[in-house]
Order: sequence, then C-alpha cells, then structure tokens
Amino acid sequence: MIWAILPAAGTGSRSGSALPKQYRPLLGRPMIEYAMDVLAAHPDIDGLMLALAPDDRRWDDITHWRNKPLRTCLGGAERRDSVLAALDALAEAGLASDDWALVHDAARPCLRVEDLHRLIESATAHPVGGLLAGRMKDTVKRADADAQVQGTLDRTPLWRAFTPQLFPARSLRRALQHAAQENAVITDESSAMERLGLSPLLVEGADDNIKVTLPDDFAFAEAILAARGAR
Ligand SMILES: Nc1ccn([C@@H]2O[C@H](COP(=O)(O)OP(=O)(O)OP(=O)(O)O)[C@@H](O)[C@H]2O)c(=O)n1
Ligand SMILES: C[C@](O)(CO)[C@H](O)COP(=O)(O)O
Repeated sequence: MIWAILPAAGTGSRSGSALPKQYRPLLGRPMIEYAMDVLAAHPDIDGLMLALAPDDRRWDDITHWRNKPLRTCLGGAERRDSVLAALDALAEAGLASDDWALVHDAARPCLRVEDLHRLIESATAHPVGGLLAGRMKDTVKRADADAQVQGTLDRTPLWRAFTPQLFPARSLRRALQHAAQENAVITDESSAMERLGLSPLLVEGADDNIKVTLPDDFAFAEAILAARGAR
C-alpha cells in the first residue's frame, strides 16, 4: 500500500496570509485540495493522511476524499515532527512491512499527475526510495552575511528537492525517529534517510511544482493552475 501523507500543520508565516496558507483559496478552492485531488486520483495511492494543527477542525466529519480513505492526526512543532506523527498514526493502524509513505507538502498545489506517476514507478523500484527534484539551471552563488558573493558553486551535481518524497514507511519512520532523538535539522524526508547513509533516487520533475512560501507565490500558483484549465 502507498499512503499519501500531507503535512498541513504549518501556519504559513512567510506567506503573509491571514489564513494558514494551505487553506488560502486558489481560483476559489483551498490550496490543499489541488494536491489532495491529484494524490487521491492515482490508482496506486490507497489513502490520505493529513497532519493538522491542534485547532484545525476542517476535516472532523470527512472520512474519504475522492473515494479514498482520509485520516488525520495531530502535527508537530516542525514539519519533521508532523510527518513522524502521521507515520506513528499509520503504524498504530497497522503498517505492513511493504507499505510506502509518499509525503507531499500541502503547500505544493501544482503537482502534475505525470510526475507523480513517474516518481511512484521509479522510487518503488529503487532500494531506498526517491523524490521529485529539479536540476539546478541557474548559476549558484555562495554569499556572506551581507549578501556579497563569496564564490560560485559547480551547479552540475546540484538539484532542488521537491515533493512528493516516497520511501518505505517503516524505514522512513525509523529515520525520522533517529533524527528527532538527535534533534537534527530535517527539512525534507530524504535528508532523514541520508543521515542513515542512504542515497535516495532523484526523479526529475516539472519546475512548476512550486511550494507556495512567499506572498507572490499565491498568484504564481493560480496562474499555473489556470493555465491547466483549473477554474
Ligand atoms: N510544524 C509544521 C510545519 C510545516 N508543516 C507543513 O509542511 C509544509 C511545508 O512547510 P512550509 O512551506 O515551511 O510551511 P509553513 O511552516 O506553514 O510555512 P512558514 O515556515 O512560512 O511558517 C506545509 O504544507 C506546512 O503546512 C507541517 O505540517 N507542520
Ligand atoms: C520538503 C521541501 O518542500 C523540499 O524542498 C522543503 O524542504 C520544505 O521546506 P519548508 O521550509 O518546510 O517549506
């Protein structure tokens, strides 16, 4: 089974939104619903698990999303903790040894079906798992505290990590437990696996799989979705 985990317990403080950004409407629909639709529609995804803020009651009476089971759990202080809480909740419900966890930011509404399909095909055939990512196309500078260039990096081996990130659920849970015990700074699931010496597979995905982070990103995401015919 593949469970889609959507960490959605953040406040979106960088976005300037009065609402938690994952619920800010895009073309009239809450942002989170775009990713939920794509994930729930994929035949290989068996259910959705949302990690939510303590005061988030939006999903209390919703048990399915597009005919897939929808579960919720209480998220944590950091994204890492929210993903681990979702894995703990799935484990309590009985994680099988061959279950997979596909973690996708609720703040990435523009996920393409074809990228999701390619990730599932590639990552489940890889001994570690993998993640959608984009090759670095710009020249990359390293700067000092005053934003003065200190050097230029070779961009050839550099990629930008996106989500979804797809790993065996039990392995990912152990990796995140380990990171939490060491209070390691974990900003994505792959880095938790990397800390154990594992090398996840990078699966190239579309650059328009943006994470809505700053105020200007809302209009950018709406333009991407509108160009695909969302209304
Ligand atoms: N404690 C947290 C923090 C973040 N997230 C989720 O992780 C995703 C990516 O994180 P980010 O873009 O950083 O969201 P926020 O933490 O809400 O944004 P900010 O850092 O601007 O407050 C978002 O869907 C967010 O809801 C979460 O589930 N639990
Ligand atoms: C997981 C992620 O989207 C991969 O790029 C990113 O690390 C999330 O970072 P954030 O600071 O929690 O938005």
